[in-house]
Amino acid sequence: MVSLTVSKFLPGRLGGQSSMHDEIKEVLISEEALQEKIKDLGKQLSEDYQDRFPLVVGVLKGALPFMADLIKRMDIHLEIDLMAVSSYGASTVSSGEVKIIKDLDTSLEGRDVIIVEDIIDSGLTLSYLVQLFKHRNANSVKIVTLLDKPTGRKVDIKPDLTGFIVPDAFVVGYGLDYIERYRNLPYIGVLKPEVYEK
Ligand SMILES: O=P(O)(O)OC[C@H]1O[C@H](OP(=O)(O)OP(=O)(O)O)[C@H](O)[C@@H]1O
Ligand SMILES: Nc1nc2[nH]cnc2c(=O)[nH]1
Repeated sequence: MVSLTVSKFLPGRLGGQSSMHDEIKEVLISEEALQEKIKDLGKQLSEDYQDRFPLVVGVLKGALPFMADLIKRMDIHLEIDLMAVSSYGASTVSSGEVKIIKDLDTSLEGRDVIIVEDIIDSGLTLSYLVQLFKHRNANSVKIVTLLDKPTGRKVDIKPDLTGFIVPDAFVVGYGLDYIERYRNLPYIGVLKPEVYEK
């Protein structure tokens, strides 16, 4: 487990002349590999949901870049909505408690819902959302996740479509943050250990 001293990680502390990219130890999935995979996922979803007008629900904030790229690769009529939940706060370990920060605007009654996530780790966020959406009478609820970290699983939940399996490490980039930073990296990587010590 990584221990955090959030108070020392103040805005601008890592700013100045240093680049965000210098704080990355290793790139796990390149920008090109991400985009290639998203093209395939979009094609698959277009086939699976042809003539069904799905509601594509992005889970903020992490899923934002993935969702934006994925829907452009879906060649079907669809509707989008966004939900913001949080179970990590400023930690790298899930609190186990899922908080709704922003709810959907759309009724789920009879809808075919596609939940778009950046990562499934413990599975707590998605298992909460799937139950909630079924309770709201969705006709079907499917999960597409860019990343799956099966070693982190605390509840039994499997995505319907997965981009990449990632190892048991805290990953950042392409939506995934560490204390709200690094979401704008165009690739997925792991941070240098000294970043956690700042
Ligand atoms: O499978 P789990 O262990 O529940 O983890 C997955 C969730 O954790 C992250 O969200 P976070 O709560 O950090 O919010 P964020 O998307 O705003 O960063 C990520 O975006 C997923 O939603
Ligand atoms: N940034 C980030 N958020 C997560 N939420 C659950 N697992 C992870 C992870 O590996 N990285």
